Amino acid sequence: MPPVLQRLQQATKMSRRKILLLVLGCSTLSLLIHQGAQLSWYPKLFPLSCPPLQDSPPRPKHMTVAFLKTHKTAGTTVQNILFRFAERHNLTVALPHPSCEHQFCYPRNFSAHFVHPATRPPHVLASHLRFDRAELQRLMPPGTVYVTILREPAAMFESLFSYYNQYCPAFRRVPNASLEAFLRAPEAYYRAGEHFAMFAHNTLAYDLGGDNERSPRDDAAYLAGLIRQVEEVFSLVMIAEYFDESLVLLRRLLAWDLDDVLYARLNARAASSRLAAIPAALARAARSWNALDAGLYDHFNATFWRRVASAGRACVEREARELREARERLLRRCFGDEPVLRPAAQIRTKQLQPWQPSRKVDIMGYDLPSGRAGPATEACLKLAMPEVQYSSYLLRKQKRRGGMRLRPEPVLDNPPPRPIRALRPGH
Ligand SMILES: Nc1ncnc2c1ncn2[C@@H]1O[C@H](COP(=O)(O)OS(=O)(=O)O)[C@@H](OP(=O)(O)O)[C@H]1O
Repeated sequence: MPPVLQRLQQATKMSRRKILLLVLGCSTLSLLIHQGAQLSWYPKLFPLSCPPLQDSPPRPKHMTVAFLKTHKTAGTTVQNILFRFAERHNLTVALPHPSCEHQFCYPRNFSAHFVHPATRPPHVLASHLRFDRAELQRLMPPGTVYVTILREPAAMFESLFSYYNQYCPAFRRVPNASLEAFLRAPEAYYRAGEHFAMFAHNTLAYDLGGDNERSPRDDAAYLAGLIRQVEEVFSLVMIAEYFDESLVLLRRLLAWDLDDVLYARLNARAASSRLAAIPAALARAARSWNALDAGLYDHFNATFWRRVASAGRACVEREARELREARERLLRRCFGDEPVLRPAAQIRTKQLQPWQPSRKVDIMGYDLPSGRAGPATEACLKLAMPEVQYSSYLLRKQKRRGGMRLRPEPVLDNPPPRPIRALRPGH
């Protein structure tokens, strides 16, 4: 071939390679830009560590979920995940009628009548209630996935004792609000059937619709029957102590993305309002007094780990680690480089101030950095919004939607906080 033609052929090859490289570069850039947009608030976590089960085609996200929010088990954090998912996917959330407050008239047995008509038919339900299978099935669409969460009974009881100390007569009777004194002789303070007695005895069993006065020591068949009923209805029983692993199982069950279950820890007591550690003797006494709850927890803790094993322990742990990392990134973006939980008195954004059960117990929350506004702030606000404010906000929003009013519901009823000016001396 003449040298001129050879050079021409080489030049054509070169430019083909350049074009190919250019196309490759452009596609990578566009992918990165797309990912960058996704990363703005809910980081997309690719690749997911756990491959889908073999032979199972990709499933669409499951949209109908009933979460039984048991007491003092990290339920508010799960509820917040579900509320945000529902908002992002334009789903209807069942909410209590205002006469029931923000719970479905707990401690009464759940009735579909407690649900505000503007929030029916719902896709998602996540507010406190006492479980009643028939009534929930009357309300929720067929195919609804039922999930709940349990917590180790001694830790849960310590939390209940502190949180409901001023509400539950059995706790109010105890001198010096001493958990130890109560557990030394619970019968001396407890009266079955009185107002809010369920917070002082087998609260998990009560929330699940069971009889909290039964003892597995006298009646082992009762516990076995209750476990069977729970297993018949609930597709997943999460465990508060393994919260991230629980969320991995939840998102796999519902075919959700891992970023659908990012969260901020809600409703936590300040270190000054809790026991740093529960002494072993106290834990034994708490489990013995709440033997039905202890039986439920032990059973479902074991089944939880069997579920983890069948999903692949290593892959669940890897996903849980990815979740923790993404969560830390999100918290830093929302609440500053050092996102700290702070007592309500130090939270200036009204919508983020958690309800305080008494002056003796500090419930912590997050606050937005000063002077923020816009859609990103709204996402952060929802991430840390306590149950009472979020429930009222969603009810207002859904009532307006029912009335076909199109103006979006303002999320902030007070403007974002301004930077605190240095106080003048004497103020
Ligand atoms: N992510 C996560 N992991 C583990 N534990 C968590 C989590 N989020 C909340 N919590 C703890 O759950 C307790 C509050 O539970 P609830 O929100 O269910 O309480 S309530 O019944 O709605 O009042 C409360 O426990 P105590 O602090 O011991 O009271 C919270 O600290």
